[in-house]
Amino acid sequence: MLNWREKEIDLIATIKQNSRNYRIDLSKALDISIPLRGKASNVNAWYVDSPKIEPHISDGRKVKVSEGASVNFNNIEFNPHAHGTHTECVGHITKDFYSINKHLKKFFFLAEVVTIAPEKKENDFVISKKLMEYVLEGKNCDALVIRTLPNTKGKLTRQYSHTNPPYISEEAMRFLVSKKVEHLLIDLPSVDKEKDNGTLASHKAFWQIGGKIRTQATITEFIYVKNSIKDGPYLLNLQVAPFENDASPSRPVLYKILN
Ligand SMILES: N[C@@H](CC(=O)c1ccccc1NC=O)C(=O)O
Repeated sequence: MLNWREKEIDLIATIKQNSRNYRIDLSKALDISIPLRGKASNVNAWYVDSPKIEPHISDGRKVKVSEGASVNFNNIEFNPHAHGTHTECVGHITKDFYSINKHLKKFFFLAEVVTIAPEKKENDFVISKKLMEYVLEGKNCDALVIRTLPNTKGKLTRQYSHTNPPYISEEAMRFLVSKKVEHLLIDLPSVDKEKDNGTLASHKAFWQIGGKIRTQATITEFIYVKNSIKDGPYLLNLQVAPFENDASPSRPVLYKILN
């Protein structure tokens, strides 16, 4: 229930791309990031400890208002690849350094939200080219947001290490590149198999390693798209915290396209 001061006010904008108009309501942001908490229940992968958010200790005392300090002043220790929603660039897998903060320079994209049930292939669950072709039939988008099934709140706290999560096949990735998808967002820890001896076939295919490297392309992992967000076209606002690193925590936000 909203009180009289909190009356919802629409904020309608029209976006024009290639002579097409898209209407969105900027007051209705759909956040698809996972909050990062300094707790053991925080989502986790890649065999690291949980993230820490703890008061800085100065002269043996916690810098915390409830402990007599004038401010709260926490140190934060986390790993962007392991602990939540993050966006990475090709620098994740290259000898050369590429910074996500330097290579993600536009922040709005036409996106498609799709839902996929990865298919069983031997002991793995895989997003195949066939599944990818099916969900992208007749669609064109700069950014693709993949929600995998089953989709439960467990994705906010899962401990993924040694669980062999689903991943995307190399052929499916090549298909995305042929469709000119530049920004891929997914609700899993990786687009590759957890234990692949460093092959990273899908990461390499997406950034076109060995060919003309797609330095502008990004992969966002560990999103969470709740079920109330329906499949379809959206405007995506994708931004990262300005770390000069291959990857950084990010907060993707969707706006439903109204027309
Ligand atoms: N699958 C790789 C490991 C890997 O992908 C990885 C390892 C640590 C942190 C992030 C990783 N991949 C993220 O997409 C391997 O088995 O060597």
